[in-house]
Amino acid sequence: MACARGSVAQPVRAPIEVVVVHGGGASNISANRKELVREGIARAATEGYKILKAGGSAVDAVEGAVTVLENDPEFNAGYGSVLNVNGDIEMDASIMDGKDLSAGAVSAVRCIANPVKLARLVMEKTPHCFLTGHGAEKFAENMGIPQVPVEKLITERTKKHLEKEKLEKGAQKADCPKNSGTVGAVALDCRGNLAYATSTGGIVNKMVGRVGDSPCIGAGGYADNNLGAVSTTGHGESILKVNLARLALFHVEQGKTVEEAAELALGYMKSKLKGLGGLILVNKTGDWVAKWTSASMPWAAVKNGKLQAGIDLCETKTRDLPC
Ligand SMILES: CC(C)C[C@H](NC(=O)C[C@H](N)C(=O)O)C(=O)O
Repeated sequence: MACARGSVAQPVRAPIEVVVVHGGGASNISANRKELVREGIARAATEGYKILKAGGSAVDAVEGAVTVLENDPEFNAGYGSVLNVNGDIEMDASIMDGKDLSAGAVSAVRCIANPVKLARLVMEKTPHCFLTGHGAEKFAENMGIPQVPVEKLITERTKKHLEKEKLEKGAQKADCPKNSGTVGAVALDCRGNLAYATSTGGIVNKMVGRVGDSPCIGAGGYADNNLGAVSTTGHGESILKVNLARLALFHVEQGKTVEEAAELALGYMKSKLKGLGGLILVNKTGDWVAKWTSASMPWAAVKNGKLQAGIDLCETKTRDLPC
C-alpha cells in the first residue's frame, strides 16, 4: 500500500457488530426446560443482531432482544415474571444509550407486556430517568401502551413457584439463588454505539414495593461508548450494594480485559457479600464476555454472523446464522 511519507497505514476494518444476551442466573433448570430456554435465548440474540444488520442502533437491538425474552414465558420478565408475596407481579426494567449516557427506567410496574419499551419511552419522551409504580403506569397509558390484565402475565409455573417458596419459607439468601430468568442484552452497533437493557420480575415472594437492581443505572446495567456496555443478573440487593455493572466497567477503564473485569467485579460481590450473579459485557472494540458465579446462566452472543450460546460452564455451541 502506498502511503504518504510520515503517515501510518491504517488497515481498513469493517465495523464490528455484536449482540450478547442473558437469561438470568439460574440454579437448576430441568432438562425439558433447558431446551426451551436455549431456544429462547438464541432467538433473542438473533433478533438483536438482525436489527443491527438492518441498520438499527445498539439501543434498538437491546430493546428488540429483551422484548423477545419478555414475551417468552420461560423467562422472569414480562409474561412469566415471578410473583410477589401477594401473588401479584411488579416488574423492573432499564435501558441506556452509551452515546450520550441517556437512560430510562421503570420499577414496580404492573399490567404491561413490555417494561423495556416503557423504559425506552421514559428515556426518550420525558426529562427524567426513572418512573415508578403508579406514575409509570399513568405515563404508559398516556403513551398509548395497552393495559394487560395481570392474570395474563401469570403462568402455571410462576404460581407453583410462589407456592413452593412459601411452603419452604425460604428467606432469600444471597448465596442460595432460587429463581431464574431475569433477562438482559448489550450491543455494539456499526457506528460504535453501545447500549444495554435489563428486565425482570424480581425475586419470588418479594415484599410489595421491593425494587431490585435491574432498573438501577450502574447496578442492573451501564453503557458508555468510551468503555463498554453491561447487563447484570443475580441477587439484587448485593448487586445494588456493589454497583455491579459500573464496577465491571471501572475495571475496563483501568485497562483490564473484559474477562478480567467481569471476574474482578463478580469476585468482589461474592467475597464481600456472598452475593451470586452474572453479567454480560461488550467493550468498545467488540470484545465480549458472559460470566457468572451462580450455578449457570443462559447466554447467547452473535458477532460476525456467528451465534454462540450456552447455559452451563462447560458447554458452548456455535453455529453460523443464515445471512
Ligand atoms: C437469584 C438470581 C441468581 C436469579 C436471577 N434473579 C435476578 O436477576 C433478580 C434481579 N436481579 C433482582 O434482584 O430483582 C434471575 O431471575 O435469573
